[in-house]
Amino acid sequence: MKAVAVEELTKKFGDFTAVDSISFDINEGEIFGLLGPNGAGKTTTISMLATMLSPTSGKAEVAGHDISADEDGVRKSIGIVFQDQSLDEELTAWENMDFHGRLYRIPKQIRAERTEELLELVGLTERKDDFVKTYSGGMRRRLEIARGLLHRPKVLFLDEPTLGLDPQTRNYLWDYIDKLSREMKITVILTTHYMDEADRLCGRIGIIDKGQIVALDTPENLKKRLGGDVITIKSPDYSGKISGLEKSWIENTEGYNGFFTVALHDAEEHLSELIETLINRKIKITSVSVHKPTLEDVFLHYTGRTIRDEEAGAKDHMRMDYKRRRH
Ligand SMILES: Nc1ncnc2c1ncn2[C@@H]1O[C@H](COP(=O)(O)OP(=O)(O)OP(=O)(O)O)[C@@H](O)[C@H]1O
Repeated sequence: MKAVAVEELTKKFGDFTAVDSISFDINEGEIFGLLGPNGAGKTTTISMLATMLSPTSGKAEVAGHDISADEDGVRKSIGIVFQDQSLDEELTAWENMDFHGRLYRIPKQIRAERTEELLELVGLTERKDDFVKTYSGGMRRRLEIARGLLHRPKVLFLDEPTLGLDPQTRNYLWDYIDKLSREMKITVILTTHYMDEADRLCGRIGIIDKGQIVALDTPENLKKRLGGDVITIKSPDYSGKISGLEKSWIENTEGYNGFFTVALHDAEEHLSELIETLINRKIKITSVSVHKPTLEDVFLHYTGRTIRDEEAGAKDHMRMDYKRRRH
């Protein structure tokens, strides 16, 4: 059985199609990432899978339960960590867990055992009797994840799990997510707009753009598909296509604000010819770098856009506020 099976799932808001007939499967125990720019349809997709939004058409099963015909079955099988900050600040971590366990009618003894085990898993045992209001952002997120696992879900949904956290805390959180997927054999489906997060954590990634899945594979295969090397050229003159770059050895070129990239098989062999061509076209070159394709290059290739982490970082607070208000 697949942990998640999605078939032509569609969500329209009025005339606007936010999710456009997407189909994909997720295997049991997999960490699957939905990667996409703002507004691509990531949150809408997982909201439908978590039965928080009903689809306009298409179907999906989560842990063998139909999201439209068996909402209860789905809800019992999933854990959800969305950006809604639903912890009670005036309670301790332990009390937050206990309260959640009661909602799911988990017997007292089992509740206590699992709370102990999960707080240990996310590294909060020592702080379990402190009020949540004294916790840092990363600790809160870890507690939310522990809480989402209390009723032993088969599938865990994480909506931008490290949004707004500093790099070190994000690294810690990745370790925890990795560990719980291995130790608890849980299927994780997460959304992110961080390339490094998707690359580091996910077994497979679906790149979603304008409501459609434009590529789906392992991070390694996605990168391999782009060819051997990528040359990135920074140029203040660059705008749009550059003529004269229609060479047989160039596999693909992409451009964005002041940069363009050239994907090719052997950068060493062709670099000087490329530079010469640009100089002949009187294009100013500020810097040149040669590297193996990154997920950033893959993303640019499929969406025509780039997400630089610093840009994303600057937008995080706005986006978090927006998301909190929405959910
Ligand atoms: N309730 C709603 N009513 C109308 N439009 C909506 C609603 N929810 C989402 N949308 C629109 O659907 C599109 C997809 O939104 P969604 O939140 O799924 O994107 P996302 O990929 O999660 O983006 P982000 O990373 O910015 O959260 C956006 O254009 C958004 O404005």
